[in-house]
Amino acid sequence: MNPPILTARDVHKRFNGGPQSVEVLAGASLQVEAAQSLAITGASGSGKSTLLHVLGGLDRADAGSISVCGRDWTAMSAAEQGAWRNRCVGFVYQFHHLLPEFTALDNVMMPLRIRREPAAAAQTQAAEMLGRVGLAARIHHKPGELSGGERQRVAVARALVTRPALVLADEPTGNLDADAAQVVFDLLLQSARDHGTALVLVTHDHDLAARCGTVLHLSKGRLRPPGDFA
Ligand SMILES: Nc1ncnc2c1ncn2[C@@H]1O[C@H](COP(=O)(O)OP(=O)(O)OP(=O)(O)O)[C@@H](O)[C@H]1O
Repeated sequence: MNPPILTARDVHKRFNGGPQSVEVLAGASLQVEAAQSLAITGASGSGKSTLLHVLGGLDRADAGSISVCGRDWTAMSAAEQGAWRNRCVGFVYQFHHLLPEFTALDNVMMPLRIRREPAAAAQTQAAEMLGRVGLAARIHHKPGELSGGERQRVAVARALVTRPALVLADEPTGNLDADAAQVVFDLLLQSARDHGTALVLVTHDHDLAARCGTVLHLSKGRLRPPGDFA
């Protein structure tokens, strides 16, 4: 059995900011091992993005425990969380969140530079990763000069370039056509297979979800196997 990379137990999260208090997560639990791919499905507004943010330490749970690579987010200071995220976690966002004024190469180098890797080494690794996602001929293009599918592949390269133990992907193919979605999805699954990356991805697409090793459905704040309406 592979070691667990991500363990979440009985996670609760409520938003009190708006006109009504919303309990989004009400005892969500999951475990993902190295090389395992987990798809999370759920209706719009069911809390999928909230769950990914909490799992990645971008937002705090109100209760429950979440450990990534053996460390619990709640036991870390904000600075330690930032360093741990950079070391262990890669994010792919629904709308790529690339920096528009930087080239594809600069965007992919960014997490390596945050790790204080020398510029030349970071550049080599970023260029290699962009080659792997099929963008060797586009490394000096800025996001505005790339297609939607190409931008999302840059975002995947940026998430994978540090070889993170865990990749969290929020609708990584949500704004792509079917062919581009397959390419991006294949890249993520291949990384899980080849490098032992634990992959958690949110998708509305049940065909894509079915290609993951495990599928869980988020409903009423909890994660259940699909079709389990308990
Ligand atoms: N900062 C916030 N303050 C108050 N309520 C919030 C906040 N963020 C999210 N919510 C509410 O929490 C619920 C879950 O939102 P979330 O974005 O996690 O859902 P989702 O399943 O990812 O939705 P979608 O599939 O539409 O992207 C929604 O009802 C939303 O209105």
